[in-house]
Order: sequence, then structure tokens, then C-alpha cells
Amino acid sequence: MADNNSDPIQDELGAGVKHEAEEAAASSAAQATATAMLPRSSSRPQLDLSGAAIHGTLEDRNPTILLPNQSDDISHLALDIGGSLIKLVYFSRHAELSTEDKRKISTKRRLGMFNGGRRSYPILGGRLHFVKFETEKLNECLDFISSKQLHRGGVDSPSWRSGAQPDDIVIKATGGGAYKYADLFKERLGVSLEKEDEMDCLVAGANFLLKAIRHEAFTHMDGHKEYVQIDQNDLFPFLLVNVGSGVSIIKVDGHAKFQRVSGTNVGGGTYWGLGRLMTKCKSFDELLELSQRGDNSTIDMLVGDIYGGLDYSKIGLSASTIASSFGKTISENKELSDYRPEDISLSLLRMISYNIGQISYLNALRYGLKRIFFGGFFIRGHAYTMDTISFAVNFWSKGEAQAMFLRHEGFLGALGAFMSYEKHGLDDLRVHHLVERFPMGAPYVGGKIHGPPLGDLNAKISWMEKFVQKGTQIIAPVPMGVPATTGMGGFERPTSKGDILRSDASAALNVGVLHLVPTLDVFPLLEDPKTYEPNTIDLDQDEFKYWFKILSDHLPDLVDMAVASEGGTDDAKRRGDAFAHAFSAHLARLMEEPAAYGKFGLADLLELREECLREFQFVDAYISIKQRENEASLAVLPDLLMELDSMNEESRLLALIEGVLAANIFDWGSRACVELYHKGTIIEIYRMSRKKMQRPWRIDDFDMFKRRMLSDRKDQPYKRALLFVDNSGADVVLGMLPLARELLRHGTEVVLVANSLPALNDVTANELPQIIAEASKHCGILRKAAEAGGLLVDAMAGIQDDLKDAPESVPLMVVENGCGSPCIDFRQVSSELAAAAKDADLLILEGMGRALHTNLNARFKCDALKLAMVKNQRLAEKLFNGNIYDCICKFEPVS
Ligand SMILES: Nc1ncnc2c1ncn2[C@@H]1O[C@H](COP(=O)(O)OP(=O)(O)O)[C@@H](O)[C@H]1O
Ligand SMILES: CC(C)(COP(=O)(O)O)[C@@H](O)C(=O)NCCC(=O)O
Ligand SMILES: [Mn+2]
Repeated sequence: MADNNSDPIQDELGAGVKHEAEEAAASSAAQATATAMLPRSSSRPQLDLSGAAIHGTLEDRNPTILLPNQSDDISHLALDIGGSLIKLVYFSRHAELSTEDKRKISTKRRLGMFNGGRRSYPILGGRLHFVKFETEKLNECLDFISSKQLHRGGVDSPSWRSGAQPDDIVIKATGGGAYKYADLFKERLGVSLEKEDEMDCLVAGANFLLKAIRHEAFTHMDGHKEYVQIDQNDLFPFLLVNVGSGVSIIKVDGHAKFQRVSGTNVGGGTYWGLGRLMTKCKSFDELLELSQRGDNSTIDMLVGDIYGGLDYSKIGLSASTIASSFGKTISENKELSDYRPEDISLSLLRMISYNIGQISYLNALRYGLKRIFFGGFFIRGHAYTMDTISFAVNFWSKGEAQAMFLRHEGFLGALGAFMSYEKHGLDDLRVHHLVERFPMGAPYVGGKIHGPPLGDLNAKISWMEKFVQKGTQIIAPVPMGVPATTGMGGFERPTSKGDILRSDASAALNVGVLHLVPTLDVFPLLEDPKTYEPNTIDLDQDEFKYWFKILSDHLPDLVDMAVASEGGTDDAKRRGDAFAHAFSAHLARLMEEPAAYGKFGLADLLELREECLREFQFVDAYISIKQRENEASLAVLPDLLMELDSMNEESRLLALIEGVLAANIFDWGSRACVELYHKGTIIEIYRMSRKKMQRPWRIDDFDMFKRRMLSDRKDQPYKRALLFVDNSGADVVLGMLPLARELLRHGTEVVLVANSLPALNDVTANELPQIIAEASKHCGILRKAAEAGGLLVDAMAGIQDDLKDAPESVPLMVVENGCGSPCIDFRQVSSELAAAAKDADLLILEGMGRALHTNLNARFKCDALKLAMVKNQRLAEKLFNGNIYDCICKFEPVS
């Protein structure tokens, strides 16, 4: 093998990095605008479809559709104007850019994706945002709507409503305020509010959330939050208890099938109203925060107070059970001012929460319902409130009924109102179409802190800077009161971990923005999508602590890399800082409550980092490293291919697998590996890595794979193999491409599956055709297959024809996986990949992210080969009782 790359890596990094990065930034910026957003439908929102006509080519799966009868007065903003809070749900679409490049068109044609079976019209793709304001501060809400032009379709979706006169605009609204404030909306914004029934909306909202969001419902007992998997076929009937100012109790039997069976006037308004009067608190959160330091035994009459400190064990009441809320305040000669506001707040909170829990339970009993979902902003994600309600339900039902809470607790009505727009397309959405993101500055709350207008990065950064100054609040420990029970139904006062309630502003980090991505699919080769769990290791508190440190330590280098990739300008530096702050805030938030964003695994955490980079418009932090490593590896590829071709079939197969494993060492996400790169050139490290390949590997199913390939069923080669490639440079060029070439030799169709968006130094689907074109200059097999697969669109003239010994050509294709992460979650992949999977009978998953962190235990409907080098000591120990740099070759044939 020729080594024509002998400069130390450090030198390369130092010299020319700026120049390279500038070029890279310029060339990738254009690409990025085209690829930064996953949803790619180029249609307008689907509304009135009558008379619709398709514009654009028929091959375009998401063509522009003109809707001549689409009335312009339908907005994508819906409101729930309650007694205490105004909830907004609004929809935004991104600038649509067609990214149907030649590769994609040809791949899709080959995969039969242009006709048959697919949806003939697009459901809408875009994002749902959730925002709330205090009803008292209605003006702030009106300003917000007006500044974002939400009533006209939003500043970030300028075109689709243009031409609408303000007079025409109708917005769906529910809640009493839809009546009360109708005139004000007309006057201030020129819009009419179309009223939707509140109960209809609550139910529609709850049903949508329970159907479409994977981690929506959770239980909360003794300070412990656990997400529950909802079986769609076993959802109804349930009891929905919406705790707003007042409380509605609804028995839900199906979609739009429900009955309001009860309610109570003692609700959130009661707590907030009485609390305000009695404690002089200025805000709801202040009141709630007080409760965390309260001791209700100074106010409530407990069983022990009546029974001389004893339990009333005969009827199962412990001494600490509340016998009478506020009961102690009658017997003593005290004024309100003699009581601590903290104690008053806690007594009130417990009184109201128990009461709601009890009434809910009684209604559940009345209708024989086992599940009770609690919504409404009274809950406010507050651990103690949820524990108290759960306790009451559990206590009264003797464990028969279960209280569950919803992450979008207060938005049920607003979501339902949003869904009442005719044919909005939301009904068609399934779990796999929704991706929740947690951008900083998502304008979740009204009041003092507003989110910046969407798409305005500058404003967002300033907002971030302000937001982060409030950092003490963001990273304040969550008040996870772990209430100790006395075993007999008693309930000690909350032992909160911190005394600051997570501010509403940082609650922005609780409910994200919902991306609706109609082009995502469940990977059809999953053996059982229902039981599939992408994350191999559960990210519990301990595990999270470890990864928190790893990711925090890595952050400064990553910021440097990202800033350099954008030319190192002042603007890039400012964005780099904002990114670091934002990602640190996420980490801090998750550290205090690992389940804050739903059930969160390592894969989600690694993806969050990438999303955060994209949020601050870093297109591709590793672009110059990727390019440099690609070039260096392509330069030695001919020698490698020659060496391989001189071997017999058996030794070659082994050398190929060894090559994949050895080259997987080029991973810029692993601290240990990055340190190695300072010690030698790419080629030196690659050689060293190969030399160290000692069999048996930590998991070594090579012989089984070899038998399948070369003996048992040699006459029945795999028909189509999906190769999930990992990193750029040696990993793909010297590892996966030669393996692909071998499969092609056997007559197997090869689909290289790569990321849709950059993540670390992973190669993307956009980059692969160019790499393959370069590799094809040295290899007839690759070239012919790539041509047949439509990858080499411009035939390469003047290249020596060395196809004499090449077999009848089968295509080599590239498809994008729909992800922008170093891992892969097979519940949500691109429709292109889902289509390519149909005829596949072999999967090869490569790399630590895709084959170890995720999918190590995943089972597929076809043979699977999982190849990775373990580049982290702890993971090696934990998963394999092994060591860093161990290799994994796991072959899982289906039969
Ligand atoms: N920032 C807040 N301001 C006022 N009330 C709040 C706030 N956060 C939570 N709440 C609680 O939420 C209740 C309102 O819940 P919500 O579901 O919005 O009902 P409504 O539609 O009646 O306004 C209030 O009565 C109060 O208990
Ligand atoms: C991010 C990664 C999963 C990427 O690995 P790959 O899939 O490229 O093999 C891996 O680099 C990783 O887990 N890194 C963090 C651990 C560490 O620094 O040791
Ligand atoms: Mn990788």
C-alpha cells in the first residue's frame, strides 16, 4: 500500500484549516440550505382539496399542489382562551426547497417509489409550536400573534395566505375567552374567532396526543416518573380529567365519543385564587414554590392530632393522614399572619390535589375505568402535585386505578381546536411521522420572556444570551419532592431537592416543537416494531452522569471545530458560544430530570447535540476533516484493492471484514480516538489498527458469516444488501466500499445507506456519490455498478476500461436514512430507505452508534451483520466485559 500522506495530523489541522474551512463553508452552505430541513414536501398545507391539481413533475413524490378552492381564511393558529391562561398552538412551515437531485430521482425510480401504493396527496409537513400566556395579559398574547403574523399564516410561511384580507381571517378558538374576547380580536387583529366546543377540543387533543406521541403519558409516584406505552388497540375507555381553573371530568369512549360525566369547581383557580389571597404571592409559580418549603401539619388537622399521636389503624389511617384540611386553624387563636405562607400553600395544594384525585377516582369507579389521564395547567409538571394526585387515586382505589399525566398537559384544548380545521392532515399522522425537537428559545411562554421570531437567528442568540443569564433557574434542581409515606396512607411533607421551582422559562425545555415529517416510515424489516427499543443501554441517572461528563468534556473541541468550519468569523464564534450554552443547558436540564423530554436514550442525546448545532446554523462541523480523510483514503484505495484481489476468496472476505472493523477507528466522536489522531497520519493509524486485529474478536461470528457467503448457500447469493455506512474517510473508503465491491462481485445488489444530515464525521448520502465516483476511477466493478445504479450520472470519459473480469453488472445505490445522528432509530427512517428495504435480505450495520449504542439487540426479518470497533472503555466493559478497541462481528441469520 502506498502511503502518500505522511504529514502529521496536527500539521494538517494547523495549516490551511482556515482556508479549507472557508471553502467548505461556502460550498456546504448552499448544500445545507437544501438539506437542513428533513421535511421535504414542497406542497402547501393540505386544506380544501377539491379541484386540486398537481404542478411539477409526476415523479416528484411531493409535488406542489394548487388548491383553487382553498379558502384563504383558514389559519394555522388555534387558541384556547381559558379563565387563567391562553394557550396557542400554531403551525409553521419552512422554506421549501426541492432536493430531488439526480441521484435521488434515479434511486427512487429504481425503487419503484413513483407509483403505486403511495399517498396521492401530501399531508402537511411542518412544525407545531406550543405557547401560553396569562389571560390577564391578553395584550401580550395579541402582540405575540401580531409580531409573528400568526393570524396571517406566520412570518415564516409568507406565501400561502398572501392576498387574504385581514377581514377574511378566521381563527379557531375554544375556551370561554373565545366568546368573551371575540370583539377584541376583531378590533386588534382584524380576525374573527370561530368557536369550537371546549369538550370536543379537549378530547380531540387528548386522543391525538395519546395516538401520535410516543412518550406522552406517564405515571408519577413517589417522585418517580415513568412513561407508559399506550396500546392503540386498548386505549378506550378512559377518564380524562382536565384541571384548569375549574375541573372537567370526561369519560372518553373513542374518537369524538365522550361524555362529560362530572366536574368540580374546586380546581386550579381555587388553589391560585385562595393562595394569592392568603399568601400575597404575585405569581402562580411563586405560590407553588412556597409549597415546597411548607409543612402542612401546622395547618391541617391530622389523624394523630385527634388520636393523641396514634394511628387509627383499624380503618387504615396513619397518624399523619390529613383528617381535616385547614382543620387546625379553627382551634387556635391565631390570625392569618401567624401562619407561614409556605405552610398555607402546601395545605392548599394538598387539599385541592387530594380532592381532585378522590373525585376522579369515584368517577372512574362509577364507570369501571382503570385509567385516568390528568391534563390542565394546574398540574404544571409539578412533581409534588402529581404525586399527591397519584397517591389519592392509588389510595382510594387500593391500587386498582392508575393516574397518568400528559406532557402537553395544558394544551389539549388548543390542540383540539387546531385539529378542528377541516382536513388539516393531522388525523393521518402516526407516531413515526412526528419528531419532537427542543430548540432553545422555542416561544413557549408569554410574559417577560418571549421566544424570538422563528428563523431569526440573531434575535434567537440574543434571547439565548438573556435566557442563559437566568442560568441559575435553568439549571436549578427540579423539585422532585420524594414524599415519604408512613405506610398507612400518611404523607410526609415534600422533601424537595431544591427550593427553586423550575421557572416557566425553562419549562420551555419540557415541551418541544413537534416536527411533522410525513416522509418518515417504520423500517419494514424490523422483526417486531412494537417491542423494538433502539437504545441498548438505559440512560438512568448514573449512566446519564457518565455521558454528561463525556459530552461536556467534548464540547470545547466541538465548538472550535464548528466555528472553524464556518470560517472562524466573529459571527461563527458568537453562534458557537450560543450553541455551547444551549447544549449545556439541555444537559443540565436532563441531569436534573433525565425524563424531562420523554424517555430519552443515548441516541437521543447524541442527536440532540447535532440538532443543537443545526439550530445555530452550523452546517457541517467536521466538513474539512471529512474531506481531508476522504482524499487521503482514496489515494491508497488502489493499492488496497490490488492487495485484496491477489487473495483467495476466503482470505479476502476475512481481510474485508477486518478492514471494516479496523477503519471504524476513525471516529471523531470518541475522545480516545481523537487523541490517537495526534500521534500519526490517517494511513499510519489505519495500518496500526489493522495490525492489531487479533481474532477471535470480542464477538466473532465471522466463520458463520463466511459459511453463509462462501459455502452453505454460495449458489444463492444475497439479492440485496443494505450497508449502513458510518464515518467518512478510511471507514467508508477503505472499509465499507471494498466490502460493497465484494458483494457486487457475488451478484448482490448493494444499497449504501447513509445519513441525510451530517453528524460528527459520518458520511452523508449527499457526499457518497462523489466518493464513489472517485473510487470508481480505480475500480471497474464499482464503476459499472454505480453507473447501473444511476450514481455516475456524468459518464466518466477517458477512464481505462478494466471491466474484463467484472460480472454482469448489478446496481450500486445510495439512499438516505432520514437521520442526522450518529445512531439510528429504526422506528423513523426515510421512505426511500423503507422502499429500498423491501427486497433486502442482508443488513450490515456498521459503527458504534448504529450497531452498539443502538440496535445491538435489535432483531430483523432478514440476516443482519453488525460490525463495530468499541471505542469507549466503559461501553466495552458494560456490554462485552471487554476493552476499548475490541471488535464486534455479530452475525444474526434469520434461519
Ligand atoms: N403561570 C400561570 N399563571 C396562572 N395560573 C397558572 C400558571 N401556571 C399554571 N397555572 C395553573 O393552571 C390553571 C389554569 O389551567 P388551564 O388548563 O390553563 O385552565 P384554563 O383554561 O381554565 O385557564 C390555573 O388556575 C393555575 O392553577
Ligand atoms: C458518537 C459515537 C457513537 C460515534 O461512533 P461511530 O458510530 O462513528 O463508530 C462514538 O464516538 C461515541 O460513543 N463517542 C463518545 C464516547 C467517547 O468519547 O468515548
Ligand atoms: Mn460515526
